[in-house]
Amino acid sequence: MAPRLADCTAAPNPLSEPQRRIERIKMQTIGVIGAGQMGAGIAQVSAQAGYRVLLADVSRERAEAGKAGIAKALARLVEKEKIVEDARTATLANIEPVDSVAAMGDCAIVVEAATEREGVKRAIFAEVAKVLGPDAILASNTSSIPITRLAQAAHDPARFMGVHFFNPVPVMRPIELIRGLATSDATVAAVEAYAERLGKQVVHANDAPGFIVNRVLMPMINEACFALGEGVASVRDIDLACQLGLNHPMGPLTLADFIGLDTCLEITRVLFEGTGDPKFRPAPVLVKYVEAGWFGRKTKRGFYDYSGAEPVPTR
Ligand SMILES: NC(=O)c1ccc[n+]([C@@H]2O[C@H](COP(=O)([O-])OP(=O)(O)OC[C@H]3O[C@@H](n4cnc5c(N)ncnc54)[C@H](O)[C@@H]3O)[C@@H](O)[C@H]2O)c1
Repeated sequence: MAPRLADCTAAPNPLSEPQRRIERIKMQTIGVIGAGQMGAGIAQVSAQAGYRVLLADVSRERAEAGKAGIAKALARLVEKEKIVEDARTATLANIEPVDSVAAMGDCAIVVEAATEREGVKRAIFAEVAKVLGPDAILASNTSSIPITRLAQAAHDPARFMGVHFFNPVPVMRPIELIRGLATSDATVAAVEAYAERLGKQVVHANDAPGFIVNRVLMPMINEACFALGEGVASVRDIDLACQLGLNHPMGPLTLADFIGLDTCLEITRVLFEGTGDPKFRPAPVLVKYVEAGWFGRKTKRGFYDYSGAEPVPTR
């Protein structure tokens, strides 16, 4: 028998606080800060999962450019018959570029995916803290900055954690969840529910420099940079040898260009400073390329030149 209205209103809420938070997040809006390669990917998969997404960057124009990139990526998926046109339209309709984080007052979760610099992230957290609601969660996509330390700049350390997506976000399945010392169980449960709704495979990592994947990956990329700088081999030969010899989908220098050399350098510095272990010291070649503004694919030049139809090794 269907319950009467009076029964429904009088019944105590059977959901626990973490469950209530999960239920609210199922319905609500996600904020994404940073519309670069990661932020755009996070916005795309969130919108594809049915969330309304507010997308912010340093300006409305940058946020719009992020959405334009998502539109192109979705058009390619339609061409390849991976999604239908209606899904593309619905996904794009879910994404709203905004002028600034000040628009994120209604968000259940805000994912920060801005440049990998602690000062940048801290300034963003201070801004977004002014508008976040009492239940809102702030999650950082940082590749390496300690979560407990970042939490000190957040609106509430209990409602702050690391949510580390992989590049390209729509393709890569894992997601590392990192809790800080003060992160609450309810926050972890809610972010897990969000990640699972995106179809991601959750892994949990402790708050140690580089977490899991970058702790293992960055020393390999950094070593490839040392090998290049010491004249062991050319860009092409280092990549080809590692790709074929290690049975990886691409060589370490190609991967570094794809991730962004600026991001690789920041992560390596965090590993070096966080552990104090000289094995993580950044390779001079990596430092020089970043100083030159050669960040890889995103600047059309890194270990390869991307200005033509095919990438060309630069040394
Ligand atoms: N590239 C990767 O493979 C990868 C993988 C996992 C995690 N990450 C992490 O994701 C984050 C973003 O990396 P990315 O590769 O997308 O970098 P990116 O350079 O492509 O994008 C960064 C974006 O942040 C924006 N930004 C800078 N300052 C801002 C501010 N104050 N407010 C709002 N937006 C701001 C920039 O304009 C840019 O659009 C970093 O923390 C990085 O470590 C990167």
